Amino acid sequence: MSEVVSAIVDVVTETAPDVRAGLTGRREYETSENPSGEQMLAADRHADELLEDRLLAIDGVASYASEEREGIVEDEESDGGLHVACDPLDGSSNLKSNNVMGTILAVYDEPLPAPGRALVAAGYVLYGPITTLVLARDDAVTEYVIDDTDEGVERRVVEEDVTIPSDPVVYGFGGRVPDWHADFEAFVREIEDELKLRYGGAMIGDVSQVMEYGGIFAYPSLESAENGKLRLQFEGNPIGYIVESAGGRSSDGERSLLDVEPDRLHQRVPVHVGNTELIERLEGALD
Ligand SMILES: O=P(O)(O)OC[C@H]1O[C@](O)(COP(=O)(O)O)[C@@H](O)[C@@H]1O
Ligand SMILES: [Mg+2]
Ligand SMILES: [Mg+2]
Repeated sequence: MSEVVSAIVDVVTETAPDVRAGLTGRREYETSENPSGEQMLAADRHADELLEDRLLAIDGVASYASEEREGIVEDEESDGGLHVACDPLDGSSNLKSNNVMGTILAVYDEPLPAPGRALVAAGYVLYGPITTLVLARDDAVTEYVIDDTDEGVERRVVEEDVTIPSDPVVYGFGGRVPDWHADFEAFVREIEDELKLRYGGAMIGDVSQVMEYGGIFAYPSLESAENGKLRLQFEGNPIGYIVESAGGRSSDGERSLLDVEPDRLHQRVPVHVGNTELIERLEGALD
């Protein structure tokens, strides 16, 4: 199994420069919506198609699912194997303003929808000033730089055993303030006094700030949307797995995101991740 995970990580690494190169010229919205009812960019579809083709070609990958397609694509020839879920472009609305975006990878050893406890690896590619990959596997998190060189795509370790710094510095919370529940808003007012605001509109960019500096990111339950905005299979579970592997905590408000029972592929979940002490405080502050 670990060889299949390695093959999946290699494919995501090799695909990252193609996703990045494909962003130029794909900034326009398409007429169709994704299964969550959101407008898709041509760039979302392009990244999704690249990943689907290449990941399903791996021996030992039984199925592919993504935020951008209704159903699960199964490999007819496979008899068992791993199940890959992707958010091909997280934060794709940042493409218009040329801000950070990412690709999120989740590798499950159960058919989807699956709980986060069924993850065997998760990671994200960050298309920032440089392209990086943060990968959680076997309880450890590694950060790599991905370089597209004349000799091919190279993945270089920049930090082994990534852990969230214990002294938190930053916070970022999604959703409009009038849409927050009163208990969450009261918690935010305390946090504002202690930490610096960092919110960029791409979860993966905002979580990367928390991984680097320590702190808390949330896209909480809203008055208008009880489960917030982010999706459990493609966003909540992999981010929870990565942050917990880096020594932090994740929560839906009551329990680890990894303990949330899934009921459907595109279900949403309130997401709170960061330093353990901050997430425990948040859970205590929510009614
Ligand atoms: O525009 P808002 O409400 O701040 O939402 C931002 C959130 O939506 C997302 O962009 C949703 O992800 P997608 O771009 O993959 O749909 C998150 O990355 C981000 O945290
Ligand atoms: Mg996303
Ligand atoms: Mg997306």
